[in-house]
Amino acid sequence: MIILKTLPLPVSTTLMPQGVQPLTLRVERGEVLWVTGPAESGKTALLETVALRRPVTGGTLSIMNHEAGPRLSSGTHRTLQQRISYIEATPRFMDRLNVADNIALPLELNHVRQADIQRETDSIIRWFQLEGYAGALLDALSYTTRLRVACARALITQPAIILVDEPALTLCPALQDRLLTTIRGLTKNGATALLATQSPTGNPLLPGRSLSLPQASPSPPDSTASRDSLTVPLFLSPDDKGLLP
Ligand SMILES: Nc1ncnc2c1ncn2[C@@H]1O[C@H](COP(=O)(O)OP(=O)(O)OP(=O)(O)O)[C@@H](O)[C@H]1O
Repeated sequence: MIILKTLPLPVSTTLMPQGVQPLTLRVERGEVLWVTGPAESGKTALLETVALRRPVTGGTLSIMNHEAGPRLSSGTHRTLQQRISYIEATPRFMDRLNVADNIALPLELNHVRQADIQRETDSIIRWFQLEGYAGALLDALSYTTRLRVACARALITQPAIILVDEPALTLCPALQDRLLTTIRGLTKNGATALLATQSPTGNPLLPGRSLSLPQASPSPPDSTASRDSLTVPLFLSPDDKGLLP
């Protein structure tokens, strides 16, 4: 369902001196893939690529049997994007619409019947405990509540591919449980989920395969970069120096 062949993904040069990792990967329908790795290892870049938000600059990417390269027509691009939901680290919304209308928007754009939109929106608002915010504007909400709205909006369409970046998985335990439970139900019906986290263990609520980034072997440790060679910031007191790695 998602197939990458030697697709170049950016990675920090502190992890791989060449600054790019060629990734080959196949994720089937109904599969859960935990994408793990340290900061700057390319987790978000992978999610954004599968979300079709980054150009494919080499190798190949196939999503639901469509080659997602430069020859992908805008019509197919739009159709694929309607089947892919991405819960990004900093979700964007239509600021002039309230919470309920933002959540309902993907169904509106898919021309779903009004009665069905109303029913599905009410149901997912209750599931993510957003009843008290339905009429609120997004810029009046906290970051965690905005993430809950983003989760509701992403899942209301029952997408075929669900991509989740780290904050929605770590900020709030109640949100995490409801999110993972919903994704587990969708994957049982054939959806594919990719979830990015720095934690190497995934989450027992949503068992799945792990992909550890970066993919090629990291650069050998620099023997000169020892604890003793770190320059201690002037604001640290002698007691604070125990905090240094
Ligand atoms: N378009 C781009 N062109 C070049 N380098 C990029 C591009 N996008 C990201 N990078 C670099 O690729 C590396 C990986 O970034 P990415 O955001 O994917 O990391 P991450 O694993 O999600 O990190 P974190 O856990 O900190 O969110 C970073 O060093 C980043 O600066």
